[in-house]
Amino acid sequence: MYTFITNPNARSGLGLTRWHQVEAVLKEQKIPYQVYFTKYQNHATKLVQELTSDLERHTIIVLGGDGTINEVINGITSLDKVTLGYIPIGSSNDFARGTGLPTDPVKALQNILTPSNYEHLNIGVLEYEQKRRRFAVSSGIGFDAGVCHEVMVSRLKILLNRFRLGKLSYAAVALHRLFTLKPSSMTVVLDGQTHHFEQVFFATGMNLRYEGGGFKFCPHADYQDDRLNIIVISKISKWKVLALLPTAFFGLHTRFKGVNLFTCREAQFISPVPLPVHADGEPVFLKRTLRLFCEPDKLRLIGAPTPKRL
Ligand SMILES: Nc1ncnc2c1ncn2[C@@H]1O[C@H](COP(=O)(O)OP(=O)(O)OP(=O)(O)O)[C@@H](O)[C@H]1O
Repeated sequence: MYTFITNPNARSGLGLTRWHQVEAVLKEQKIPYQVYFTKYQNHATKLVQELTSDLERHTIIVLGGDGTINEVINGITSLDKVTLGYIPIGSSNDFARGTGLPTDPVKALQNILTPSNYEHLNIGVLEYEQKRRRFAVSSGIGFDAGVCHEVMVSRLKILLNRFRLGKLSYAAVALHRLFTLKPSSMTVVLDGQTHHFEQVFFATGMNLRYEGGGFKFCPHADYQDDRLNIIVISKISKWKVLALLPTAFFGLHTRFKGVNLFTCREAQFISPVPLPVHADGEPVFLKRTLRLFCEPDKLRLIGAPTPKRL
């Protein structure tokens, strides 16, 4: 039995339209399923907590954006008891892009119903002030998180989503924030080794390669290697950041001075001032200190027919 967690409101209502398409196929093929529609923020987490608290095996299919994926993985009681399928609807699509899953809903559904490949996906953990939150794509502090915070409260994404241009909202907000930002110093501890950086724009731990709607910030991130890939952008002029951002869509930003890349099992970001934090693009308010690492258990993902992991 498939359990669908559907965000009808993903991409300004496209979620519900896509669900009707998916449901028609399920009914036609007489596939047993149940569906839960999310009604408010963090509802997906609550639904999945209730569903998986029996510690039985479940196949959960998410129909929504990266935010819904994040809420769902945060509700899973035991990661190794769940098989996850994904039908992307959102505007960012970094989870689908990073795992190579089909972005077309009908193709994504076919891939789920006739799976040819399962992958074991690392799940990241963000720890702050004795609280924990899981992430599938990335979690970071500074400029990138500030963009997520502002996109969330701005009406721009809703407006642009109507024209299927939701991705542009990140670019527009990023531009605005870039010129109001005051980069500060940061201490980054990676597997016990301390690095000090001046004028940091952001520091991010990535499980997948892309974030922010297609920025390939860590081109070598591998979601099965039990490690996080870290990017720290520091000591670089704002104009250079502006030039660098478009190149990041192709992973070519790594050639710029001031782009620092690492791989580690555990990272700590320590900032002298509170900065915005995000987990999979979902705001986690302002924090000074974060610890990032991977869950010991992996999540079984109904993967792309031809995985794009390496
Ligand atoms: N019925 C609902 N009405 C309004 N918001 C909802 C509803 N259900 C879930 N949400 C919230 O919508 C937010 C965004 O959802 P989701 O990620 O699925 O879509 P998106 O924002 O269009 O895509 P992306 O995150 O890829 O940009 C989540 O934070 C979730 O809490």
